[in-house]
Amino acid sequence: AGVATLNIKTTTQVFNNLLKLHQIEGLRHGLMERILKVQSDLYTVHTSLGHNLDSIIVNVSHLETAAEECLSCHHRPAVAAELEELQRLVEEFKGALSFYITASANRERIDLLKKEAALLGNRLLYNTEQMSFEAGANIERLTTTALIEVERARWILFATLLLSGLVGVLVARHLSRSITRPTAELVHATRCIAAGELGYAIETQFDDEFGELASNLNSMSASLKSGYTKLQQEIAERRLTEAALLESQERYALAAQGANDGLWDWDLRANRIHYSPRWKAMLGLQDEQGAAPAVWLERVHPDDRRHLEAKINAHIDGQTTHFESEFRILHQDGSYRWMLTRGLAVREVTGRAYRMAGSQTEITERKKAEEQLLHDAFHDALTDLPNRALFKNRLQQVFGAAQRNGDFAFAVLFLDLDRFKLINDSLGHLAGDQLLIAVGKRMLGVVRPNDTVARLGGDEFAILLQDIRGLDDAIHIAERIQKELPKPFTIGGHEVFSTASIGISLHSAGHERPEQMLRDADLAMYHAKANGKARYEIYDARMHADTVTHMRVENDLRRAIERKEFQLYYQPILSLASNRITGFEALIRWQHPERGLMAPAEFISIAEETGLITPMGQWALREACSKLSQWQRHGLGSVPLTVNLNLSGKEFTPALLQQIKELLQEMDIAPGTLRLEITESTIMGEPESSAFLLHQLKAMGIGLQIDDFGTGYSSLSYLHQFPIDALKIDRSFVSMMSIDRENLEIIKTIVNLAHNLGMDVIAEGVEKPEELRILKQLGCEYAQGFLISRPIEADSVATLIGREADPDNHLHAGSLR
Ligand SMILES: Nc1nc2c(ncn2[C@@H]2O[C@H](COP(=O)(O)O[C@H]3[C@@H](O)[C@H](n4cnc5c(=O)[nH]c(N)nc54)O[C@@H]3COP(=O)(O)O)[C@@H](O)[C@H]2O)c(=O)[nH]1
Repeated sequence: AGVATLNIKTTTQVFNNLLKLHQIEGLRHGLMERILKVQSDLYTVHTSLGHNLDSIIVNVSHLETAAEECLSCHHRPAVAAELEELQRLVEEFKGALSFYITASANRERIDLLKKEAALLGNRLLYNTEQMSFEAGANIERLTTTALIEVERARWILFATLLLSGLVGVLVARHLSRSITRPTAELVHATRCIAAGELGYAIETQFDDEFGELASNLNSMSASLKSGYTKLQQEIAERRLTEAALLESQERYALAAQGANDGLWDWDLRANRIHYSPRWKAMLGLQDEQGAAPAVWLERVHPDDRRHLEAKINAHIDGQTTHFESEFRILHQDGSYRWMLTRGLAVREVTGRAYRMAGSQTEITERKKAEEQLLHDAFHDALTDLPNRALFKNRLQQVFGAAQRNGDFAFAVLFLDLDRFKLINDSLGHLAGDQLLIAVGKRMLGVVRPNDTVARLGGDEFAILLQDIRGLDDAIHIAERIQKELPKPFTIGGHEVFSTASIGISLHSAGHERPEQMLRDADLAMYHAKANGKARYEIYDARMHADTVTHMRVENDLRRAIERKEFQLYYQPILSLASNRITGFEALIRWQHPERGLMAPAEFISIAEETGLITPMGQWALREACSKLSQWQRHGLGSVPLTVNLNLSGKEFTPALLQQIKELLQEMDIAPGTLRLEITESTIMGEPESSAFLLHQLKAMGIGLQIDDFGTGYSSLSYLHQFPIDALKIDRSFVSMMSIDRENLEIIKTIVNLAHNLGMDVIAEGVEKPEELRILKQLGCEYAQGFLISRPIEADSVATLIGREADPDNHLHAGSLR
């Protein structure tokens, strides 16, 4: 392009020179025309010669100027010299003409001058023509040169164009590769993305900025896709949530409708509450009635209002996550209804609650049921008296009062009805229940209103005497109870009498827990029972010591059974008709490793309480049978000896039948020689099952005797139904017989009764000859007591029987002791 430009510039310069040369040529032609004119004038002597001469001078002057201007066009210095010559010739021609014009009278001179001027003019013309000719040649040469330059420029331009085109193609190709393609791919990618093809990725690798752009676009596309996916998920979730919310709202509305709940919505800023029609209906209010909080709060029961308000305020203040309260509220009909209200506050970002809404459920029935349940939980179902739990609770409260006030005295009375089981079993459970109710009421009539009479279970009652002056007050109440209780109760048309054994425990510094007081009163009651019933005992520390002993005995008893520490002693039974020993009563003893030989009174009741009586009794039965069999095999006695064995109530079970059956099969015992002593209480406790067992035993050939007859509760109407062989008169009657006429009469009655029922009579505890004599007189068949012999070891039985058989050692009362 540069060369072409230079060429064009040169060519242009040539053309410019050519133009100037043409102008000079024009001037030359003008000059030549003037010269020719002057020549003609010269020969024609024309008056205008002078004027033409002036024109020639002007033309030469113009030519000179043009030539000067054209100096640069002529590269030949000769041209300039020619012009100078031409100028000189003009000057010379001008002088010659001047001489010609001014010549006078001399014709020759004028012709000479005329010729000289013509010659000069010709020479001038020639030179001018010559110059013109040279200029024409010059112009031709220059024109040729210019044309060549133009041609060259054309070629240069063509080459330039060709090169430019080639370069353009190459540049275009490069641009296509490095810009257009990636741009197109980018554009395509953006279109795809714009069209929704999120995640579209440019796979082509570019190493330049387009590569980075593509990578960024890919990342952008990927993140758009993941964002879109997430958005879609969120939208889906939101839709689900909205659907769930809608469903939940519908469900809630349905539930509220179904549950018959009222709704409320409290605008806390305006302090107005919208109550649903159901809410108002629940209180018997009309639909158009009020929207003020007072409609609600002022109706709440005075005892519940402060609590409700506190709960509302706590929730509004953000102290609770939700609001819930149960309260009574006034119905239009004047009654109070129990409501459960639940609610939730809506808060500003600052946490300030501006709205609270919730529901109201009527729970009156539930509350009643709860109250009933609560009542049932703390009251005895039969007597409606407080039960053990409530008693303990009240006792606990009183303990608290005593801790706060050192002068506060209180006591616990523990009552157990005497022989209640007998009444219950003989008159039936319904009668027993009525007796318990009646006893409860009677006790309530004895105590003060703030005292608590509770039924602890079975025939056990407890009374909490609060705020008493001391032990005397407690004793006074116990005595009043014992005075009132024996008064007859009319139960099912029968007159029933009841007494109670009472234990008293006065609160003392030693009592740390309420249970201790109850335990002590129970212990005292136990002692009252043991000491004869229908009485009261005041707890003292000794009783506790007895309990400890009791527990030790219990533990030792378990060991005694394993170690076989028991032994049977035998007390003779004398036939008053033959005055001979016909049998023995087997009496258990415990050879305690530390305490020595222990009497049954020290452990039988504990064995009964703990159930250890069963293994112990089984052992005694086997041992007694074994000895009896042995004695009979050895032919001791004039008649087959008999053995009496005591049975406690706990042993008197169907299992006994099986055991006796096996023993009789195992051992060779003469029929009717094994005799069982059962107390009246045991038989009368379960009269029907007792009758069954007694008949079964009788059928096996077992002799049956009622022990301690006269001390228990006998139903004479029942007595003849039992297959009893003999009645054993309790020693309490025998010992008093010779002193007290009344006891003698009792013995007479028992003897007559037994004989009337076809039974024998055995008198226990005969200690005096006088007693033996009277018993013989009364027709008593057998006697037993220290007068005849104390209980002896089994090994001594043979000796005793042997001595009795010795005619020289005649048996008389007391001789065997
Ligand atoms: N279930 C079982 N109970 C038994 C068994 N062994 C005895 N016992 C029961 O213990 C009670 C007391 O027996 P024990 O201490 O042996 O007293 C007996 C005699 O020693 C006593 N007795 C006899 N004669 C007199 C007397 O003249 N004076 C007097 N003060 N006491 C005397 O009486 C008891 C015998 O009485 P009883 O049984 O009513 O015939 C005892 O009563 C049984 O209940 C046993 O193995 N199993």
